Parts: sequence; structure tokens; C-alpha cells
Amino acid sequence: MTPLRCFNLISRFQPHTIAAHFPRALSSTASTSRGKTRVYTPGGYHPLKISDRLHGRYRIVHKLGYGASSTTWLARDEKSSKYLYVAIKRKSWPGGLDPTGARSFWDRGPNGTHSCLVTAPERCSLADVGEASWSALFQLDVARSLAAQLAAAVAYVHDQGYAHGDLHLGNLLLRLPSELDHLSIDQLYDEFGPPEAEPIVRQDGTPLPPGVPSHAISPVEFGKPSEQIELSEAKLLLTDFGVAFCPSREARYESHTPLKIRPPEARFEPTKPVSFASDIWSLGCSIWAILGQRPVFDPSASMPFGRLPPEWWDKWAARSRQFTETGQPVDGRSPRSWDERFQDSMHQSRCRENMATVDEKERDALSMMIRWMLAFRSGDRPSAKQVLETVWMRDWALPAYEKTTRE
Ligand SMILES: Nc1ncnc2c1ncn2[C@@H]1O[C@H](COP(=O)(O)OP(=O)(O)OP(=O)(O)O)[C@@H](O)[C@H]1O
Repeated sequence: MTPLRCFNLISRFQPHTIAAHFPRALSSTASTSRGKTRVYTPGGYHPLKISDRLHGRYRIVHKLGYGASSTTWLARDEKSSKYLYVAIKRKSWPGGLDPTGARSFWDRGPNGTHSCLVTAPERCSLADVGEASWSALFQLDVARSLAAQLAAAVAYVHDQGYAHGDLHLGNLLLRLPSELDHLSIDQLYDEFGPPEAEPIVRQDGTPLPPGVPSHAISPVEFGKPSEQIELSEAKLLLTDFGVAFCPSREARYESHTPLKIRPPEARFEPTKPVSFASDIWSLGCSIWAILGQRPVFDPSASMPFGRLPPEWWDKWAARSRQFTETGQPVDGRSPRSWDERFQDSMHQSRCRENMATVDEKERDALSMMIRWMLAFRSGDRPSAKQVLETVWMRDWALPAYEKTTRE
């Protein structure tokens, strides 16, 4: 795949401006929880409302979503005839303005000064379509194609010298299948529903503190359940370079990926910098999550597979709560084997939903690729380029992606 084609998979990735736009890690006051109002505090989200105008040109039309440190809004650019609808990601941390960012600006509000990044509006994240679905599964060719696009996007970013640092399904957006720009605001509301605003009140009846919005807005629904996504719609965008970094220039010791897909070196080797290989661990977990129904490391199962490297095993102070000295689980539970997890998440779940399943040959190739990516020691993992060259990518995933580009 040429770099040019890969570039379509990556959102406004600007290596030279990343550090300036996104200088630090996530605000500690923010949370990924659905609780909306507690992050509207100094240093937290900005209380935007529908019809607000930002930067003298962006009229807020709807909400697109929110993450640990930002809210993203659909706005109409009243000064441009080219990009009528834009997405504005409003990030909640202070900092200095980067003058090189043509499509970014700073905005001051009651909770602080926020960086605002202007990009194209997309459909929704893979996490959103999974949540909207009963089965949380994609059709097999769709899943294969998405996995190939993700690996290609990561390979491209790594090739540019950057590690993404926060790979997970919430940062993988599906492209909008058609432009919105032909729609007036009323037509947009007719087609996708107007913003639903829920009043925010204090239980004790006292006035809201400054910086808290009067209403909570539900995000617009451009998406549909995962199993209904068609191959022609499976066009992926890797986004959120908020914690991306250049390992050759900067040593990072902290991983920002969600706990259940955080690479083990972040826990067991805290004095060793995280790097490209840490992305590969998260990539392996994400590819599993795209193909399967349940995460590869299910928090309810809590136990990994295989033995930890001895140097980690010896250093792991809390292990005696879960394991005996000989490595047996203390409560007699056996960790589910790789094959059991694969069978349950990738095979039986698909059978239950009457969806196509992987055959034995594909299962072996896919298992081999993901297990390589999930090697405990970061040095034993493949590079993203090697992932793209695996048998599973070559024989199953990349051909599905080729079909996506043709449809
Ligand atoms: N351009 C866009 N078009 C449509 N929706 C978007 C866009 N950008 C972000 N979103 C929505 O907002 C959500 C949060 O965005 P994002 O993950 O970039 O925020 P964040 O605060 O950096 O989150 P985190 O740090 O938790 O990954 C996304 O999962 C998606 O639903």
C-alpha cells in the first residue's frame, strides 16, 4: 500500500505540529465515564450550547461525541463555501497557541482556555457502532478490511517516526458515507434528528456553578449497529494523536491506552520507555476486538495466558493474591486458554448470530499473527510492517480491504 493511500486512513496527522497542538497527557479531572457534568469544572470541558459561534465563524449545530479530555461538535463554517460542516474537537487543557496550525484555534471560556482542532466530520467510532449493536460483531469481511486498514495506518504513522500511544476502538472513526454539505441545518435535523437537550439541575435546587452548561446534549446518531455496516462503508480513519510522540526524540514512560489493552511493559518495566512495540500490543488487542465479540483480555476473567517472563513474575508484588508460587491460580480457577477465548469470542459468537466464521486455516493464521503481537516482551513483537506482511493480512485482510476500495 502506498503512503499516499495510507494517508487517507489518518486524520490530519501533522508530525511537525503534534507536540505543539497536544503538549501533554490527559487532564486528570476528566473521565471516560458517561457522567457528563463533573468534568465541567476549571480545567475541564467547556459548556458549549447549540447555536454558539466559535472563532467568529463556526456555528455549533450538533454534538458528535466526547472522550476523556475533549468534546467534539458538529459546526457549520459560516465563512467557507467549501467545508460547510466541520467537526470541532475542543480539548480541555491550557497551553500556548501554535501559530502554524491553519485549522486550529484557542478559545477562552469559564473553565479555561481550550485548543480547538477543526477537522472533517466523520460518522462515529468503532466503539460507538459496537455499543449500538446487540451482537457487537462486524460482518467477517468488514472486520477483515477494518483490521487491514488499521494495521496500514499504524505502519504509516510508525514509518513517519511516530508512535500513536492511544490505540483503541474509540479512536478509530468510520468515514461518513456521504457528504453532509448539501444539507441545510433543518434538513440535517430532519434526517438525523435535532439535538436532544436534557436540562441539568442540582438536586438541592441551588443555581448551577459557573462553567456548567444548562443542558446536556446527546451526540447525533450518524452510525448504525456494527453488524449492519457494509463493506463499502467500512472506511476507517485513525484519529486522536493527542499523545502521539516521536520515540527517537522523547522518552515516554507512561501509557495512555485503556487499562484492558495497555501493554504489559507499562506495568512491569516502568523505567523503560514505551515505544512502537507498545502500539503493536494495542494494535493486536484492537484487531481482536474488531473481529471478536469480547476483548482478548476480559477484565472479568482477569488472567492473561501464558507465563509471565520470570523477571516480571518475581517483581509482581500482588501476584500472591491470584497465583500460588508454582503459578497455579489460588482459587483453583484455570485461566481460559487462547483456544477457548478464540473459540468463544470469534467462532461461537458468530455462529450464534448466523454470521460467517473463520475456517481452520484462517484461524491458525490469525492466531499466529495476534499472538506474535501480544508477545509479553516488547522486543519479541513484530513491527507494524511485519504485521502487514503476515499470512493472515496477505490472504484474508488485505483482499477484503481491496474489495472495500472497489465497492
Ligand atoms: N471528526 C469527528 N467526527 C465525528 N465524531 C468524532 C470526531 N472526532 C471525535 N468524534 C467523536 O468524539 C469521540 C471522542 O473523541 P476523541 O477520542 O478524539 O476524544 P479524546 O478526548 O481525545 O478521547 P480519548 O482520550 O478518550 O481517546 C469519538 O469517539 C467520536 O465518537
